[in-house]
Amino acid sequence: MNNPPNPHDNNLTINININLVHLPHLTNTLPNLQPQTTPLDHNHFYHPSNEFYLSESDVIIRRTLFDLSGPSPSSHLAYHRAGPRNNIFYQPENVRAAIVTCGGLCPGLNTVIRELVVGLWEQYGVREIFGIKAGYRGFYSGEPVRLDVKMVHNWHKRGGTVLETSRGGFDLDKIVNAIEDRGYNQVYIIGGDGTLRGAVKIFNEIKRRKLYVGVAAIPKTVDNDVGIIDRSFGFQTAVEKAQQAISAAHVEAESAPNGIGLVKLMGRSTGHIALYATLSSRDVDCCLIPENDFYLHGKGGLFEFLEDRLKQNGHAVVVVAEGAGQDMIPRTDEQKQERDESGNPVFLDVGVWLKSELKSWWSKDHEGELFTVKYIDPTYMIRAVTANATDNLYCTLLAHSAIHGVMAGYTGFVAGPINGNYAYIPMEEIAVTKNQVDTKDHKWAWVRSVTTQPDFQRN
Ligand SMILES: Nc1ncnc2c1ncn2[C@@H]1O[C@H](COP(=O)(O)OP(=O)(O)O)[C@@H](O)[C@H]1O
Ligand SMILES: O=P(O)(O)OC[C@H]1O[C@](O)(COP(=O)(O)O)[C@@H](O)[C@@H]1O
Ligand SMILES: [Mg+2]
Repeated sequence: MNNPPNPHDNNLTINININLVHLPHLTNTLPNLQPQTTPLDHNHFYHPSNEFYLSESDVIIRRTLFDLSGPSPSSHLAYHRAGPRNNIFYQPENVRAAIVTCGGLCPGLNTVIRELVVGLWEQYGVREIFGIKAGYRGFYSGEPVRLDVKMVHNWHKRGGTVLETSRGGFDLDKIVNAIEDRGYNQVYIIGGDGTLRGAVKIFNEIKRRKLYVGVAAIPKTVDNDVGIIDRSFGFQTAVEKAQQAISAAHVEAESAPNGIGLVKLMGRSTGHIALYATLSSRDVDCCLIPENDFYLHGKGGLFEFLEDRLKQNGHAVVVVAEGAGQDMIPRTDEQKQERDESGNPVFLDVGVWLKSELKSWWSKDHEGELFTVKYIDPTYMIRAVTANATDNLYCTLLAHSAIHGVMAGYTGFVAGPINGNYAYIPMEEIAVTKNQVDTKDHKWAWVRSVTTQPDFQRN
């Protein structure tokens, strides 16, 4: 047991054993590859100082919070820091890079594509850069688009993805055959959890075939459901956009006797958008997320709470994440089996269901009293927008981090921020992690206290 620390002692010592997470490198399968000096040394606009380059010994420790009175953990996970290396494993004139976007839209996709092109072109002098159209299937089912700096110059000002995206169409052999046949030696994959699971398979197959191909992924998910990284790009923009829907719901609710404003926000299996939108809006009376089951009727249920709120304030605003309450919505056996092309379960509209439940509850118990539910579903409006300034900058740093890593010979990794600094995380590790709302932490407690909503724990 450690002795409890003296709170007045500001000179405490802790020992940290580092467990450096292995980052795959091209030389693991191609031991004869020789390093080259980076062209960044000869950049016209800046002269790299010694500190400019990072090396294998620059790391980020994942855990930053400690209880000094507790037992010291035996070791701490650390990841390689993202950034330029002074040795690279490509000759820029021989690089053929491919960029693909997969899965749903997310603000900032075009910025990432743009910055991959601009970074490869301007910093490393790469001239052969190709956009793969319409997601994974585009590798084998169409012609790539040649990209250059002129072409992409204003893409960061556009929502969506100029390369187009799709779900499904993952055929490992066809994809890796296409990578081989077209001579791509760098592959940049932008996508969410499903895409990352596919990217791991591509990376492993490339390794099995001992191909000279670096694979990097840039995590994309408007739901913010990818683990390890601080947050995903576009998430902040989506939360900001969600404010407009919540404000409108509030205005509608306030302007009617017994008015309920109901807003459905994205979040397939995590309620981050709903939670952050609730905390930043303060117009919300109840926030329903997939991580916290809820019920409608009886003591401690949603309707009892809303009844009180309507009595007190005359109106209420409910925000519901799309994945919340799915178990309660009646569905046919066929609907239970429904999947999208990527294998994700297809949800029923919780907002439509809740609106109808609200109406029947009211009409049963409050005959003759006026009541209105205004349901706003801004689903695609919060993701089909241009990234805000913070997300645009974030996308730029992600893209450049990915390029530096691939150029340095790292492969099978994801670039992402950990505790505010950019790191390289093995794809295999990130593909199996999930970022869910922790209903035991302070943020959720804060939602409960600003809304005073029930905890929905039947007791
Ligand atoms: N387990 C998996 N193995 C291989 N590919 C997958 C896997 N899950 C999803 N994919 C592919 O990844 C792409 C995007 O997946 P999807 O779930 O739609 O979006 P996201 O990546 O945003 O989660 C699709 O082309 C899909 O076929
Ligand atoms: O209608 P689509 O395009 O399939 O997208 C809906 C889904 O996409 C998302 O925005 C994000 O999902 P992905 O990150 O898996 O693409 C979810 O919130 C939503 O359920
Ligand atoms: Mg997904």
